[in-house]
Amino acid sequence: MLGICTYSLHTAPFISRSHSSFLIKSSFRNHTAMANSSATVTVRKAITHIIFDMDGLLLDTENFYTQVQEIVLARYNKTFDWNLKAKMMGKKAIEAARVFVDETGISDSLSAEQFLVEREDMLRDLFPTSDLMPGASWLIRHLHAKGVPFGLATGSHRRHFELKTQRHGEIFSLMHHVVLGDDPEVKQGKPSPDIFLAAANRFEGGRVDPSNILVFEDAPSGVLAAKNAGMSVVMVPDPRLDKSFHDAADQVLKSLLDFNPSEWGLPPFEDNGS
Ligand SMILES: O=P(O)(O)OC[C@H](O)CO
Ligand SMILES: [Mg+2]
Repeated sequence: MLGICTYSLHTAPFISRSHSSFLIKSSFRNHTAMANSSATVTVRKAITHIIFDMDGLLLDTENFYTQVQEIVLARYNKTFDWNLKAKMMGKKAIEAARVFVDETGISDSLSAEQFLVEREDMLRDLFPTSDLMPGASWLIRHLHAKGVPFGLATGSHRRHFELKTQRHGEIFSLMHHVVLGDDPEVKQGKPSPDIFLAAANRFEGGRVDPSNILVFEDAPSGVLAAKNAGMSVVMVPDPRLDKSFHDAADQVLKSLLDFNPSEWGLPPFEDNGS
């Protein structure tokens, strides 16, 4: 792992996998010469590749799950809370469904499989209305313009992925690859590292060392999955999530709009916002 150092924003290069250590040191030397004319930034880690989560991170879809789960629980005179939400989010559908019926004590009346069937009609109507989260388009377009490779790793299965992204085809088409929750290589959902390791293996040129990958996540299970895969994680949590879940992340941001690529050795945003 590279140590933290400071370098000039104006000399920040896009760091290639094989030369990351050298370029960081080189930039550090340049910083001394340019200290008077340039802002400085602390480099946390030399990142070459990005993996994005989807629900609650790029797409504002977590509220749909919450709405539907509240409706189902109301039938049993129970309420849905963020303690339960934290245990479900990011997981594969069937895994989250088992948590839902077990934790709420309704499993004798409603199986996990029945719950998935019950909520499906509601979700099918809601998902096509999904909006992008603030900063999602901006960050993806920036990384694409600068040639930084990035992919997607979502617990969503294929059918839901298609519904959620149908209004955002252009943005999602910029992903180098997409790994879904029903992918054969994803034996277990987050917090298992399966999905992030599968995503790391599918970049152009083959497997990318997890230590060079930065994951963006909103869910506690997703942050743990990325750490279990040996990757760095920026967490962009819902403000209602208990702050104790922030501890596992390398960086916590209120919004993708607050991300500073230079802190991770990535090409900086330019003055025009690109
Ligand atoms: O957060 P994601 O993209 O892994 O999606 C997981 C579930 O579909 C929703 O929590
Ligand atoms: Mg998520």
